[in-house]
Amino acid sequence: MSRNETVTADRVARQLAGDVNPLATHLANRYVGPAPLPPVAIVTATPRKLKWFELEQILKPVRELEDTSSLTRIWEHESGPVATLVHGVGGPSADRLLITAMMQGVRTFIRIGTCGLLEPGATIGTVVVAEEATSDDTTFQWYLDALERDGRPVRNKPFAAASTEYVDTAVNALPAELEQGRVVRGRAFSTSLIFREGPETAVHYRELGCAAADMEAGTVLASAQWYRLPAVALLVGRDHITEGGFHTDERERFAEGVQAIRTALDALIPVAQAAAARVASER
Ligand SMILES: O=P(O)(O)O[C@H]1O[C@H](CO)[C@@H](O)[C@H]1O
Ligand SMILES: O=c1cc[nH]c(=O)[nH]1
Repeated sequence: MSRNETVTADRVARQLAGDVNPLATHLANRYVGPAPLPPVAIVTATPRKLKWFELEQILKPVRELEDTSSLTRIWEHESGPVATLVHGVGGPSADRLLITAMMQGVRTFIRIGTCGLLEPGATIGTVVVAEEATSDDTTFQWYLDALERDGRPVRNKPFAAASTEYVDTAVNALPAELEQGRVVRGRAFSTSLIFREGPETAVHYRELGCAAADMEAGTVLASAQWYRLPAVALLVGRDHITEGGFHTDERERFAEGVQAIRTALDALIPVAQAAAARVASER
Protein backbone atom coordinates (compact mmCIF):
# COMPACT_ATOMS: atom_id res chain seq x y z
CA MET A 1 0.00 0.00 0.00
CA SER A 2 1.41 3.44 -0.84
CA ARG A 3 1.64 6.09 1.86
CA ASN A 4 -0.99 8.11 0.07
CA GLU A 5 -3.45 5.21 0.27
CA THR A 6 -2.77 5.01 4.00
CA VAL A 7 -3.80 8.65 4.35
CA THR A 8 -7.05 8.11 2.49
CA ALA A 9 -7.98 4.97 4.40
CA ASP A 10 -8.19 6.12 7.99
CA ARG A 11 -11.18 7.26 10.02
CA VAL A 12 -10.48 10.99 9.56
CA ALA A 13 -10.12 10.63 5.80
CA ARG A 14 -13.47 8.85 5.67
CA GLN A 15 -15.14 11.54 7.76
CA LEU A 16 -13.69 14.23 5.48
CA ALA A 17 -14.82 12.38 2.37
CA GLY A 18 -18.33 12.42 3.81
CA ASP A 19 -18.51 16.07 4.84
CA VAL A 20 -16.46 18.38 2.62
CA ASN A 21 -17.20 19.21 -1.00
CA PRO A 22 -15.05 18.46 -4.08
CA LEU A 23 -13.65 21.99 -4.04
CA ALA A 24 -11.58 21.03 -1.00
CA THR A 25 -10.08 18.09 -2.89
CA HIS A 26 -9.44 20.30 -5.89
CA LEU A 27 -7.59 22.89 -3.79
CA ALA A 28 -5.74 20.74 -1.24
CA ASN A 29 -2.47 20.50 -3.18
CA ARG A 30 -2.43 24.22 -3.86
CA TYR A 31 -3.16 25.18 -0.27
CA VAL A 32 -0.91 22.82 1.64
CA GLY A 33 0.99 20.65 -0.85
CA PRO A 34 0.74 17.00 -1.82
CA ALA A 35 0.05 14.14 0.58
CA PRO A 36 1.45 12.78 2.71
CA LEU A 37 2.19 15.67 5.03
CA PRO A 38 3.61 14.91 8.49
CA PRO A 39 0.86 14.00 10.97
CA VAL A 40 1.90 16.79 13.36
CA ALA A 41 1.37 20.40 12.29
CA ILE A 42 2.27 23.63 14.01
CA VAL A 43 0.04 26.37 12.68
CA THR A 44 0.02 30.14 12.95
CA ALA A 45 -1.56 33.10 11.18
CA THR A 46 1.28 34.80 9.32
CA PRO A 47 4.80 34.01 8.10
CA ARG A 48 6.11 37.02 9.97
CA LYS A 49 4.89 35.65 13.32
CA LEU A 50 6.19 32.21 12.49
CA LYS A 51 9.63 33.77 12.17
CA TRP A 52 9.28 35.36 15.60
CA PHE A 53 9.05 31.89 17.14
CA GLU A 54 12.48 30.89 15.73
CA LEU A 55 11.51 27.25 15.49
CA GLU A 56 14.90 26.40 14.01
CA GLN A 57 16.06 26.40 17.65
CA ILE A 58 14.09 23.18 18.23
CA LEU A 59 13.47 21.84 14.70
CA LYS A 60 15.77 21.02 11.82
CA PRO A 61 14.56 22.46 8.50
CA VAL A 62 14.07 19.78 5.85
CA ARG A 63 12.33 21.46 2.93
CA GLU A 64 9.82 24.06 1.83
CA LEU A 65 6.98 22.99 -0.39
CA GLU A 66 6.89 25.35 -3.31
CA ASP A 67 3.99 27.60 -4.05
CA THR A 68 1.50 26.61 -1.37
CA SER A 69 -0.87 29.19 0.14
CA SER A 70 0.07 28.02 3.60
CA LEU A 71 3.83 28.25 2.88
CA THR A 72 4.18 24.66 4.04
CA ARG A 73 7.55 23.77 5.51
CA ILE A 74 8.68 20.34 6.60
CA TRP A 75 10.96 20.03 9.63
CA GLU A 76 12.50 17.25 11.65
CA HIS A 77 12.12 17.14 15.42
CA GLU A 78 14.06 14.50 17.35
CA SER A 79 10.70 12.77 17.83
CA GLY A 80 9.73 12.78 14.14
CA PRO A 81 8.63 14.98 11.22
CA VAL A 82 6.62 18.14 11.71
CA ALA A 83 4.98 20.56 9.27
CA THR A 84 4.54 24.27 9.81
CA LEU A 85 1.59 25.78 8.03
CA VAL A 86 0.41 29.37 7.88
CA HIS A 87 -3.36 29.37 8.38
CA GLY A 88 -4.05 33.02 7.64
CA VAL A 89 -6.05 35.37 9.81
CA GLY A 90 -9.49 34.51 11.19
CA GLY A 91 -11.57 31.38 11.60
CA PRO A 92 -12.61 30.98 7.95
CA SER A 93 -9.03 31.14 6.73
CA ALA A 94 -7.90 28.74 9.46
CA ASP A 95 -10.73 26.36 8.58
CA ARG A 96 -9.64 26.25 4.94
CA LEU A 97 -6.15 25.33 6.04
CA LEU A 98 -7.23 22.77 8.64
CA ILE A 99 -9.46 20.85 6.25
CA THR A 100 -6.95 20.71 3.42
CA ALA A 101 -4.14 19.79 5.82
CA MET A 102 -6.21 16.92 7.23
CA MET A 103 -6.93 15.78 3.68
CA GLN A 104 -3.17 15.54 3.15
CA GLY A 105 -2.48 13.58 6.33
CA VAL A 106 -2.17 16.00 9.25
CA ARG A 107 -3.74 14.42 12.33
CA THR A 108 -3.04 16.94 15.07
CA PHE A 109 -2.72 20.73 15.29
CA ILE A 110 -0.76 22.93 17.61
CA ARG A 111 -1.61 26.56 17.09
CA ILE A 112 0.98 29.06 18.22
CA GLY A 113 0.34 32.77 18.04
CA THR A 114 -0.25 36.02 19.79
CA CYS A 115 -3.24 37.31 21.70
CA GLY A 116 -4.70 40.34 23.40
CA LEU A 117 -4.75 40.09 27.20
CA LEU A 118 -7.90 40.70 29.20
CA GLU A 119 -6.79 40.44 32.80
CA PRO A 120 -6.11 43.96 34.15
CA GLY A 121 -2.43 44.23 35.00
CA ALA A 122 -1.39 41.11 33.08
CA THR A 123 2.16 41.30 31.76
CA ILE A 124 2.87 41.45 28.03
CA GLY A 125 4.46 38.09 27.24
CA THR A 126 2.06 36.18 29.49
CA VAL A 127 1.54 32.73 28.00
CA VAL A 128 -2.03 31.56 27.69
CA VAL A 129 -2.41 27.83 27.17
CA ALA A 130 -5.93 27.74 25.78
CA GLU A 131 -7.70 24.76 27.29
CA GLU A 132 -10.96 26.07 25.85
CA ALA A 133 -11.91 28.63 23.22
CA THR A 134 -15.04 30.19 21.83
CA SER A 135 -15.59 32.49 18.87
CA ASP A 136 -17.98 34.88 17.17
CA ASP A 137 -17.24 33.59 13.68
CA THR A 138 -19.31 31.43 11.36
CA THR A 139 -16.86 28.53 11.06
CA PHE A 140 -16.84 28.08 14.83
CA GLN A 141 -20.64 28.19 14.93
CA TRP A 142 -20.81 25.60 12.12
CA TYR A 143 -18.75 23.17 14.18
CA LEU A 144 -20.72 23.87 17.37
CA ASP A 145 -23.99 23.17 15.56
CA ALA A 146 -22.62 20.10 13.77
CA LEU A 147 -21.37 18.63 17.06
CA GLU A 148 -24.79 19.29 18.60
CA ARG A 149 -26.62 17.63 15.69
CA ASP A 150 -24.25 14.68 15.89
CA GLY A 151 -25.11 14.08 19.54
CA ARG A 152 -21.68 15.01 20.86
CA PRO A 153 -22.04 18.63 21.94
CA VAL A 154 -19.16 20.56 23.45
CA ARG A 155 -19.00 20.03 27.20
CA ASN A 156 -18.91 23.70 28.20
CA LYS A 157 -21.02 25.48 25.64
CA PRO A 158 -20.03 27.74 23.85
CA PHE A 159 -16.44 26.57 24.41
CA ALA A 160 -14.59 23.92 22.45
CA ALA A 161 -11.94 22.07 24.44
CA ALA A 162 -8.27 21.42 23.78
CA SER A 163 -6.60 18.08 24.43
CA THR A 164 -6.06 17.82 28.19
CA GLU A 165 -2.90 15.82 27.56
CA TYR A 166 -1.49 18.65 25.43
CA VAL A 167 -2.51 21.34 27.93
CA ASP A 168 -0.92 19.46 30.84
CA THR A 169 2.26 18.81 28.86
CA ALA A 170 2.58 22.43 27.79
CA VAL A 171 1.87 23.88 31.24
CA ASN A 172 4.30 21.49 32.93
CA ALA A 173 7.03 22.33 30.43
CA LEU A 174 6.78 26.08 30.74
CA PRO A 175 9.89 27.47 32.35
CA ALA A 176 9.79 28.27 36.04
CA GLU A 177 10.79 31.89 35.48
CA LEU A 178 7.44 32.45 33.82
CA GLU A 179 5.48 31.49 36.92
CA GLN A 180 3.81 34.10 39.12
CA GLY A 181 0.81 34.69 36.95
CA ARG A 182 2.61 34.71 33.63
CA VAL A 183 1.33 31.29 32.65
CA VAL A 184 -2.41 31.09 32.36
CA ARG A 185 -4.22 27.86 31.72
CA GLY A 186 -7.50 29.27 30.57
CA ARG A 187 -10.04 30.30 28.00
CA ALA A 188 -9.66 32.28 24.79
CA PHE A 189 -12.15 34.28 22.77
CA SER A 190 -11.50 34.23 19.02
CA THR A 191 -12.97 37.23 17.27
CA SER A 192 -13.56 38.31 13.70
CA LEU A 193 -13.78 41.89 14.89
CA ILE A 194 -10.37 42.72 16.30
CA PHE A 195 -10.59 46.41 15.46
CA ARG A 196 -14.03 46.69 17.07
CA GLU A 197 -12.76 45.50 20.42
CA GLY A 198 -12.81 47.86 23.35
CA PRO A 199 -13.78 48.01 27.01
CA GLU A 200 -17.27 46.59 26.41
CA THR A 201 -16.12 43.58 24.40
CA ALA A 202 -13.41 42.97 26.98
CA VAL A 203 -16.05 42.91 29.72
CA HIS A 204 -18.06 40.45 27.65
CA TYR A 205 -15.02 38.18 27.08
CA ARG A 206 -14.11 38.35 30.75
CA GLU A 207 -17.64 37.51 31.83
CA LEU A 208 -17.27 34.38 29.74
CA GLY A 209 -14.16 33.59 31.76
CA CYS A 210 -11.65 34.34 28.99
CA ALA A 211 -8.07 35.40 29.67
CA ALA A 212 -7.12 36.17 26.07
CA ALA A 213 -8.44 37.11 22.67
CA ASP A 214 -7.12 35.91 19.36
CA MET A 215 -8.80 35.18 16.03
CA GLU A 216 -8.41 31.45 15.35
CA ALA A 217 -8.11 29.28 18.47
CA GLY A 218 -11.89 28.76 18.63
CA THR A 219 -12.12 27.37 15.11
CA VAL A 220 -8.96 25.27 15.53
CA LEU A 221 -10.30 23.61 18.69
CA ALA A 222 -13.86 23.19 17.40
CA SER A 223 -12.72 21.70 14.11
CA ALA A 224 -10.39 19.36 15.97
CA GLN A 225 -13.25 18.23 18.18
CA TRP A 226 -15.46 17.60 15.14
CA TYR A 227 -12.77 15.40 13.55
CA ARG A 228 -11.78 13.91 16.95
CA LEU A 229 -8.22 15.17 16.71
CA PRO A 230 -6.10 16.43 19.59
CA ALA A 231 -5.25 20.13 19.39
CA VAL A 232 -4.23 23.07 21.50
CA ALA A 233 -3.44 26.78 21.16
CA LEU A 234 -0.41 28.35 22.84
CA LEU A 235 -0.71 32.13 22.82
CA VAL A 236 1.62 34.87 23.94
CA GLY A 237 0.13 38.16 25.11
CA ARG A 238 0.99 40.92 22.70
CA ASP A 239 -1.28 43.74 23.76
CA HIS A 240 -3.80 44.77 26.38
CA ILE A 241 -7.31 45.09 25.09
CA THR A 242 -8.46 47.54 27.76
CA GLU A 243 -5.43 49.34 29.14
CA GLY A 244 -3.27 50.01 26.11
CA GLY A 245 0.27 48.61 26.11
CA PHE A 246 1.85 46.60 23.32
CA HIS A 247 4.66 44.14 22.83
CA THR A 248 6.67 46.98 21.32
CA ASP A 249 6.59 48.66 24.77
CA GLU A 250 7.77 45.51 26.53
CA ARG A 251 9.93 43.67 24.05
CA GLU A 252 11.86 41.68 26.62
CA ARG A 253 8.76 40.40 28.36
CA PHE A 254 7.28 39.45 25.03
CA ALA A 255 10.46 37.64 23.98
CA GLU A 256 10.39 35.64 27.23
CA GLY A 257 6.86 34.50 26.39
CA VAL A 258 7.88 33.49 22.86
CA GLN A 259 10.82 31.54 24.22
CA ALA A 260 8.57 29.82 26.76
CA ILE A 261 6.24 28.70 24.00
CA ARG A 262 9.21 27.22 22.14
CA THR A 263 10.16 25.30 25.28
CA ALA A 264 6.58 24.04 25.63
CA LEU A 265 6.55 23.01 21.97
CA ASP A 266 9.73 20.99 22.36
CA ALA A 267 8.02 18.96 25.10
CA LEU A 268 4.69 18.80 23.30
CA ILE A 269 5.84 17.59 19.90
CA PRO A 270 6.74 14.01 21.04
CA VAL A 271 3.36 13.77 22.78
CA ALA A 272 1.70 15.01 19.59
CA GLN A 273 3.61 12.44 17.50
CA ALA A 274 2.21 9.63 19.63
CA ALA A 275 -1.31 11.09 19.66
CA ALA A 276 -1.33 11.61 15.88
CA ALA A 277 -0.16 8.03 15.33
CA ARG A 278 -3.07 6.81 17.47
CA VAL A 279 -5.53 8.86 15.39
CA ALA A 280 -4.01 7.64 12.12
CA SER A 281 -4.43 4.03 13.24
CA GLU A 282 -8.21 4.45 13.71
CA ARG A 283 -10.21 2.72 11.03
O1 LIG B 1 -0.22 35.77 16.21
P1 LIG B 1 -1.21 35.34 15.19
O2 LIG B 1 -1.18 33.87 14.87
O3 LIG B 1 -1.16 36.20 13.95
O4 LIG B 1 -2.64 35.58 15.90
C1 LIG B 1 -3.23 36.79 16.31
O5 LIG B 1 -2.76 37.93 15.63
C2 LIG B 1 -3.63 38.25 14.55
C3 LIG B 1 -4.23 39.58 14.79
O6 LIG B 1 -3.30 40.60 14.65
C4 LIG B 1 -4.69 37.19 14.52
O7 LIG B 1 -4.35 36.19 13.61
C5 LIG B 1 -4.68 36.75 15.95
O8 LIG B 1 -5.25 35.48 16.17
O1 LIG C 1 -4.74 38.93 18.33
C1 LIG C 1 -5.66 39.54 18.84
C2 LIG C 1 -7.00 39.22 18.60
C3 LIG C 1 -7.97 39.91 19.19
N1 LIG C 1 -7.64 40.94 20.01
C4 LIG C 1 -6.37 41.27 20.25
O2 LIG C 1 -6.09 42.20 20.99
N2 LIG C 1 -5.40 40.57 19.66
